Amino acid sequence: MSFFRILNFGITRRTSISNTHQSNCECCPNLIKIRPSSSHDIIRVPIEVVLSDKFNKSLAFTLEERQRLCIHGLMPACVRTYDEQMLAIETNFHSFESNVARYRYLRALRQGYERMYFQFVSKNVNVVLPIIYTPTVGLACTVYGMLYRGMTGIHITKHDRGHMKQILGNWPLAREVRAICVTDGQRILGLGDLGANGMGIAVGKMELYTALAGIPPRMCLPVCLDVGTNNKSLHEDPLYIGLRDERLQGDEYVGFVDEFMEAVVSTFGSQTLIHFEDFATPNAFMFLDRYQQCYCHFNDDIQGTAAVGLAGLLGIQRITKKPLEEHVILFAGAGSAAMGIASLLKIELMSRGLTEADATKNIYFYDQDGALTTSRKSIPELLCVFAKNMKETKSLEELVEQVKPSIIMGATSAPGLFSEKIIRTMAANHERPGIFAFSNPTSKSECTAEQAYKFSDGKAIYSAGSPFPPVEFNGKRLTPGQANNCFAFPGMVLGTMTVLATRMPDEIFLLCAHELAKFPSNEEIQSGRIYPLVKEANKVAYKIGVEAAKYLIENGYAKRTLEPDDVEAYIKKHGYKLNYGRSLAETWAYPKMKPNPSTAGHEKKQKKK
Ligand SMILES: O=C([O-])CC(=O)C(=O)O
Ligand SMILES: [Mg+2]
Repeated sequence: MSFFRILNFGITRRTSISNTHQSNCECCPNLIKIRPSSSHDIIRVPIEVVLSDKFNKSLAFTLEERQRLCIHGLMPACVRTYDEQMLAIETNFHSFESNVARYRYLRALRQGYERMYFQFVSKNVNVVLPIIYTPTVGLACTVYGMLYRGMTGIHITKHDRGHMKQILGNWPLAREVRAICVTDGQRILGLGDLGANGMGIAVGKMELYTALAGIPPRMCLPVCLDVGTNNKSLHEDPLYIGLRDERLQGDEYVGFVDEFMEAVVSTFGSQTLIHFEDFATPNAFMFLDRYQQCYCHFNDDIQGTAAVGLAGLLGIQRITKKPLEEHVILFAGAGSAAMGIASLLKIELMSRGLTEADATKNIYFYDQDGALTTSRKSIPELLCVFAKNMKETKSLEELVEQVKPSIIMGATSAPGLFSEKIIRTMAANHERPGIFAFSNPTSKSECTAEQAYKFSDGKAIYSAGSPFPPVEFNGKRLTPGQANNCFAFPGMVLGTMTVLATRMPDEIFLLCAHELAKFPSNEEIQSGRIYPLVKEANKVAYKIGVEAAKYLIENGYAKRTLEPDDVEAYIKKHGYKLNYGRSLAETWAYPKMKPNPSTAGHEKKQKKK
């Protein structure tokens, strides 16, 4: 079969259509619009391209396009407008009874009709995010093998050592890739080791790059490093999609990730942004440190969550009118999120002139071994400054009574950890206690919105990683904030990619926290909501993107020559266009993709040894 669909369907046949359908024809009123001019020559576009996920407009192809692209007759007569297409998708979406079924429907939509998919997501962020992102994506990852329906990114297994560059080059849009979200699936949300099923998270994160920050999907490549899984039930699951081996460990594992990083740079260029997601905590910190000087990378669970956590704390400062340094803050959990937030908080307090000792004196930690005290045998280096010389306790309730925190931040994946007693004690000690339940998905929250409001008599300033609906309490409608890194990473990557930054310095996460904290109006802050609404996530990403880009330019991290004043215009011009824009016919007339300049003579790799 010929690759090109070169049918003899030019002037002659078109003219005959026009001839048989007169201007008063009632059966196909659209046909009369076809004018016999040279602009209506057929376009020799491979049918695979016309009907590919990137270009397929389905019933939105106009009659003229259908004829010129030789797809006339392959679909019914109706030509749908944008609104009609959205209505059709919305109707389908809401017809499903379960969220996993909605997820499955959206996967199919993305795979068949990419632009329509992003139109729908962007228009319905509020209802769609809980499906393609937390909490449903978590559930979907647990049954990812069953839901699997084709290529969504690159899978690299431990057997691919020595060939990773070649594998990355197999990606059909390899020349376009500018950002990667990579996971090894070891700590998927609060659900633990899901192995190769973790790909669902990388896909979901990158969809927010496009839906919230306007980054074209062709620039985004989700990657799963399949280094095995220690989750025995996956080994036995007949539908599991990954290797049924124990995880690689030690030097072998680190060498594997090193090769991956080198292969990314040599395939896509040195300014490729590499987003680490859902690695187990010690590995997450180890890679963040290991690649610090060599790659443009960040860890979303540490740095993205830190920015969002600090923004929430700044919001509490606005409500309580008490500076953060006077709050007593208790972290429950000592994983990526908690350590990331505490470290950024320390930087924030030290930027206010406090010494490290003063900045950390009111910050407490509690984990599975109890309160973090100086008498503990082995303490991770980052946590040493937070250990307190105090009585040991294994009970969080006892610790809350003892240190009287005004803010508690949970990132434990231990649902229900914030008991009634804890919330009541905090409310008895403070006018407006801050309660953060960061753990995802919803089933892992340390307490629900309803519990926080009920047990605190409506005083709690409550936020959670996953979405909770508003709660009616004593005739008042209380709206929880969503303390999720989706308010940070889309903007951060937008700024970084816009200027082709060489690195992502800590300062931009601080900047991000301050920008995010400005979003809630005074009225919203007074109502107890310290984060914007999810439907505003687009605006948030744009603002953070612009400010981050300016910072990176002004501080010498930008490779692209761009003036700070031109950043907004650049972002607007190059963002992903949700409307169909130029027709495929026009697009096809200018199909030449520029080669990736960075791959032409990419920098010498300088992996830290
Ligand atoms: O994905 C999310 O919703 C937040 C996140 O990074 C995590 O919980 O690991
Ligand atoms: Mg994560």
